[in-house]
Amino acid sequence: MSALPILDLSATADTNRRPELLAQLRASLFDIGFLYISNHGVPEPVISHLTAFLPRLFDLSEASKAALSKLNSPHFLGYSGFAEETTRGERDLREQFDFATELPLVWTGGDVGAAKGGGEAYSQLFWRLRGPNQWPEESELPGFRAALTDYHDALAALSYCFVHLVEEAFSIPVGTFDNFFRPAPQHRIKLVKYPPITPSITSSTSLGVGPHADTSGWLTFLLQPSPHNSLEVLSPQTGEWIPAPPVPGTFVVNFGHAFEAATAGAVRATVHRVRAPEQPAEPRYSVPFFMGLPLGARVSNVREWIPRHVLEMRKDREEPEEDPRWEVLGEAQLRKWIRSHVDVAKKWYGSDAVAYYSQ
Ligand SMILES: O=C(O)CCC(=O)C(=O)O
Ligand SMILES: [Fe+2]
Repeated sequence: MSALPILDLSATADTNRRPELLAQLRASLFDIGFLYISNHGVPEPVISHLTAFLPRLFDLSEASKAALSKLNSPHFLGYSGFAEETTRGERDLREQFDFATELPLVWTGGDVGAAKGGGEAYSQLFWRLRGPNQWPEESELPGFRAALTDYHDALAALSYCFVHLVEEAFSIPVGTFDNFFRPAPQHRIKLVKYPPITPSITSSTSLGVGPHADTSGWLTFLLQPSPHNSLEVLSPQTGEWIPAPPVPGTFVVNFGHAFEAATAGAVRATVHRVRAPEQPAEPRYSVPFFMGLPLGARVSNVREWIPRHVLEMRKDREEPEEDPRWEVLGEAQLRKWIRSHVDVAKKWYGSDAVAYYSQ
């Protein structure tokens, strides 16, 4: 495969074209695990209102950005400066703001490994991931919060519709997974800037973000508003990097680790990376939306709802290795955040938690 499939979602409303769309979706799910969707129904102004803010958001003063630092947030929400985040131990050449569904703190206390014993609702440490955003001052960026909230709501709605389509492609009743998303999980949105690499950036990589599979959610919906051909997807079949260039009017969709684990590897969490732009290019901006997960759910429970014929799709593949410590979805999420932002983790979760989740 040299190009990723583009699924035209307008076919969902057309009984003649719908079966072909579902066949295309099945092929994309079980083959590459990465696809584009067009005619997705998110209104263009919802997208352009948000993207128009991106340069101004990143041009906020250093003091304003520092006031929003992730270091203030046990929920790993807020700003992280250039190359402060790591992927597999390498610094990523990007700067970013993390936002999430606006939800209050629910965590009621707990300790490392508390999830193993079950415990009362919301006492496990991973519930501390859920909590409120850090918003820029409205006077500094008037309208930004409303634009991001509209975008969040539209993408959340799209993600639920898309999961219904996946259920149809799996031939299971539409709405099967709805139970797992009640009460509504916290979805996450990253606003990312990849500045062009200058000679003053001395780094062992030239990657905006290193090779990784997504661990932040159930599914990812990526908006590429800049023209750069920077995103690449590792073909599971050939081991080659397939370009995933921006295609106007589309989102790129891919699947997180939890989805791969729940389908026992039938749908892959495909590895991808982003090349940093080279001078004299303009900065690249991107906006991944990570559809949230019910933090208390267990992979094995979700798997009970996946039909045998889907699980059997994996038969010619190596099953992903599963560590029982990360079987609770919230534990796997906490591990991901602790590993990518060790400084935030040490401050809020302490060295023992960092040691436990870094293994
Ligand atoms: O910026 C992009 O195009 C992709 C970013 C990404 O893969 C991620 O944040 O997980
Ligand atoms: Fe990613």
